[in-house]
Amino acid sequence: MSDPRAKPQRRRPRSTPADQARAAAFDVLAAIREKDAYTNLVLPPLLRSRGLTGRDAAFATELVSGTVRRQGTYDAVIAANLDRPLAKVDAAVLDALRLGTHQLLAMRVPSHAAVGTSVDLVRAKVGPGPSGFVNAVLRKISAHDLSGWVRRVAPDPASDPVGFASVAHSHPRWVVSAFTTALGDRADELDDLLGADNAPPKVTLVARPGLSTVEELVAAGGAASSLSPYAVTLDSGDPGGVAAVAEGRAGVQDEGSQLVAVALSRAAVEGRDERWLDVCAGPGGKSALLAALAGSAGARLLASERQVHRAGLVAGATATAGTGLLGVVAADGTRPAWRDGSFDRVLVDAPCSGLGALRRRPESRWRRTQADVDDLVPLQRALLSSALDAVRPGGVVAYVTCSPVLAETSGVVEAVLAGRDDVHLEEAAGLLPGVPDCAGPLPGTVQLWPHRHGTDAMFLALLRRS
Ligand SMILES: C[S@@+](CC[C@H](N)C(=O)[O-])C[C@H]1O[C@@H](n2cnc3c(N)ncnc32)[C@H](O)[C@@H]1O
Repeated sequence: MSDPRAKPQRRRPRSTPADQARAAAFDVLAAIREKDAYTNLVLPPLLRSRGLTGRDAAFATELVSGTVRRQGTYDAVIAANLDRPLAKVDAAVLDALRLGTHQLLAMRVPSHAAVGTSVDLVRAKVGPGPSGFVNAVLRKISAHDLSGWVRRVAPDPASDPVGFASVAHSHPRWVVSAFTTALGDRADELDDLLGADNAPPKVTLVARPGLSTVEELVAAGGAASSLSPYAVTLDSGDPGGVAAVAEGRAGVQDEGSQLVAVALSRAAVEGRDERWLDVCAGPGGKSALLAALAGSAGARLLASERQVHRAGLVAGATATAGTGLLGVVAADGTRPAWRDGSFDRVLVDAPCSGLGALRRRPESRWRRTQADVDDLVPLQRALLSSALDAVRPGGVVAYVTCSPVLAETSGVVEAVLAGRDDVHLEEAAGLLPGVPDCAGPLPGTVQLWPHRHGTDAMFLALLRRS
């Protein structure tokens, strides 16, 4: 029996699945911030370990991904409602404010629920101290919708178009400037490009030739895509549930990544065409497709990667490749372990800023800096030069980046071409006849775009050694 004289206890409501989803989202944001983690790597195992499935998993996923994507806009909104600089707000409290702001401005969570659950979250995760502060800030933010806040906090688009786009579309200023330059005479597409970066992409599968077919993947619930002959998109569902993916006969791969590999395989090569090389192979998506294409063409691919553990991932990704795979090695592509002129086709999928894949890696935009690009360019040039040495006269090298930033694309290609007289740039766009509007910054090069092609912003230059 309970003691009738005891004070009535205020019973805390039991935590609902939605609260657990919010707690999971908060913990993923902490991992992204503290451990430089990637959402797409941390979130799925965390959801599994907490038993979150279906709608609750989808809610947590949208909370994390949307909050990370929109962080630039939300920070400007939060800053406008503080009595101190944003940098003075405790990082964990700021995460809770960002999550609350996303629920208020971009998800259809009623204001009282978005504010109340954020206060509960911060009380549970940080302590009671900042709960009043979180309550006050979020209640102020609930007074306007997203476009209302953008009008209030973004710079005037007429006097500072880059600043406006940066806040309105949540990209760092330097990225907005670099994308504007990369769009060249199509800079009027900037809003579309930045908008496309903020939309979650469909899952795209690749049917590895000789191992699976588009028809098999369509029968498993996908829809054939029009650009790559091997691409199938999934609207929803777990790709791991598709038998061909589980068996390694198909994989998850952006259509742009498929197209650059396909273009290399289609380039005309006179004479011997038996030895293909992938210089920067980890984690192995393009190697798996190239090995399958090599197998169908009677050639064999050597997949090489500097980092040993990533070479291990390549071995896993190419495990089903069969006769099209010569082997996987761990080697520095700038100090090659092969003789000059050994290969007929070479892919250099260079380490780059990755700013072409912001749809899939939303946190990258907040990590990368102009200094990273400056640091990468010498390595990109060295890898392309070594690849040109590795290919035989008459053979082709595909230089690829998952970035449209000119320093990493045309800048690298021009610099390397300027230093040698045995190489010329070839027409690559013509190798992708079904891909409209893909001309790159140098004649013959290809630049794909999320807003035009629904792919990552992959760049491709095809160079032939004479
Ligand atoms: C853009 S990723 C390649 C992605 C891969 N082609 C795929 O489709 O899965 C670049 C890779 O180059 C590797 N890398 C960096 N420096 C290298 C070097 N000097 N030699 C060879 N690989 C290098 C990185 O470790 C990284 O795995």
